[in-house]
Amino acid sequence: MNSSAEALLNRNGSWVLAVVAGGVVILLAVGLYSQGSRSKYPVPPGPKGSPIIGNLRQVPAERSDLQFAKWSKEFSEFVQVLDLALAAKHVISNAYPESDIIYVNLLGQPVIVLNSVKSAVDLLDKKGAIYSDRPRFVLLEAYCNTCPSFKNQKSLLISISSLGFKNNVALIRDGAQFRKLRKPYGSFLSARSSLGYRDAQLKHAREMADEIEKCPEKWQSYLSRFATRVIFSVAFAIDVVDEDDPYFKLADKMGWIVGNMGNNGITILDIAPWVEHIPRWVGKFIPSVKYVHDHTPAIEELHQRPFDAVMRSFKAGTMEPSFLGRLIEARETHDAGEEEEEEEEEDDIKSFTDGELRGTGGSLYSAGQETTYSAETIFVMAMVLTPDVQIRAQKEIDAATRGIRLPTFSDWKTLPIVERIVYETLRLHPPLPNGVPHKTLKEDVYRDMYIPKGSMVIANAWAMLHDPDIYKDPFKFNPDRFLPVSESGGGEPIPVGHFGFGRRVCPGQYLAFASVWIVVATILAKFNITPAKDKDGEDIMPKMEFSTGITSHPVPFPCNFTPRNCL
Ligand code: HEM
Repeated sequence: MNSSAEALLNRNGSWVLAVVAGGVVILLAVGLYSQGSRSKYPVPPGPKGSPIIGNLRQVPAERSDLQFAKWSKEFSEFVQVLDLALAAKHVISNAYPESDIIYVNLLGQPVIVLNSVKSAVDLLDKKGAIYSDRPRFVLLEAYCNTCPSFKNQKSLLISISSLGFKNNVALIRDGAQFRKLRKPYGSFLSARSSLGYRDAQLKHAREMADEIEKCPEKWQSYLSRFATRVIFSVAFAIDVVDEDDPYFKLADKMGWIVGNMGNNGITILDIAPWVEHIPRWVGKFIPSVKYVHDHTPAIEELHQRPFDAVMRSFKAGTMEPSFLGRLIEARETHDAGEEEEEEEEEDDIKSFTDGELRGTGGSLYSAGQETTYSAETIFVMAMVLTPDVQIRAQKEIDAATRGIRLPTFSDWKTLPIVERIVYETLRLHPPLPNGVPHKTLKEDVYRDMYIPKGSMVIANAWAMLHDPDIYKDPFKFNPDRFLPVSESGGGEPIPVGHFGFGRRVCPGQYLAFASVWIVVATILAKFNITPAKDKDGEDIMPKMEFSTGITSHPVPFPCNFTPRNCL
């Protein structure tokens, strides 16, 4: 077994224990495995797997998106076609010399990986009724299952409570509860509503720039703080002040926890959820189980604290407007004379429990902080690697601001290069390379390929945004690729996929894009970003290496932020 597959299972080689202990699950796995062959259509092509564990050993624990993209170039849809009539059709049309859709089997769990925008749009966007479920993220849910009572439990992780990630909108299964919890985001985070948060974004971008000026070596920490401050002000109207602020400490901790948990949705706990019921003494040998135990208290606190604070300010009559504040107010007060549509939404909110409020509020932070921070650091890395782009963008910014002020959102139209830099940042490395997995509620057939019911469906944004047939030199940071050919650009499409698809598409995308925009504009106006030097005076260039977690970040790299002027 290769080491990465081992790591995928549980990070230190105790996978055998887990597999052996799961006799019942093996039967279940075989049942699931056979689902793929029940149709006259074949499942999409993919690597040949082993009995029972399927392709578990072949899917790497680190950056599975890269392997999925590679497989999509290696397997053709024709190879898997067993039905003669279908085979003839494929030979005649020769339509699919390589397959943008890949099938892998993880311990009986069918996994469909969509590596092209077309397949993702056809399935996730156009067939949302089938493709909007989520797999159970046992590892993430498990965070909220335990802590205070953990020591008293006979089994390791039992009795799922209603705290934290349990009501997390990004993780919840499709159905009435999902629709109830997701609904308030529609109005609160729409393109139009997101314009209302720009004052806060501008203020926090300026604070971030001042902090970097004072202590440039801590630039990563300040970028992370910016993302935290924006979410805390929008979600809870809480002003997070400095590094001694307990919210920062909690936020940092959660970032670390979520960023280091391994392949999203396919850790041992996710693919073999029965592990959550094993005896304690076995569990301590399984790192993902131990991980849950060690980190649950921080996750719970991060959901509980802001909720308590907003509730307190509501009761004291001092509450400032925020997402959670709006929900609490709607639940606790009896209004008359609202518009009909508003009234319907408010009626839904009246039935929210405390746990649901904590979950919907906390979802903004857990989904929005790390992703925004990741995009910011990818931008910085790109600037170190492409000084020519940096200089050109600075010239444009200086022309718009006459070099005497920092940019504001009202400069957006006159700074198209900043917008292109944001797009190219999200294309170069989407913060969620594999998105967040969806799941099928029913079986389906797509382009003569069978998609089993209950399949985990991964939209591989990384593959979509690095397809060399669409993006020339995909590893090169080139914002001009989106300019029309008539303006000496590459005429390439604006990237799609980094915010996901269908009914689960990121509701925070407008807020997020504007956050990254103001960070890019402010930093380029105020600083030159250059490579750090080694002891011989040579440039230390970042290596374009990225972490694996729910969100993916550049591996930390040093660089210099030098103020350009006295702005
Ligand atoms: C650059 C920053 C961001 C990126 C790249 C990003 C990307 C994504 C992606 C890929 C998904 C999964 C979509 C799918 O399942 O198809 C998602 C879901 C989500 N995002 Fe974002 N996101 C970002 C920022 C934000 C922000 C700032 C917020 C909120 C303030 C947010 C809130 C959410 C929520 C609540 C979900 C779950 C939606 C659902 O499952 O229905 N995101 N995001």
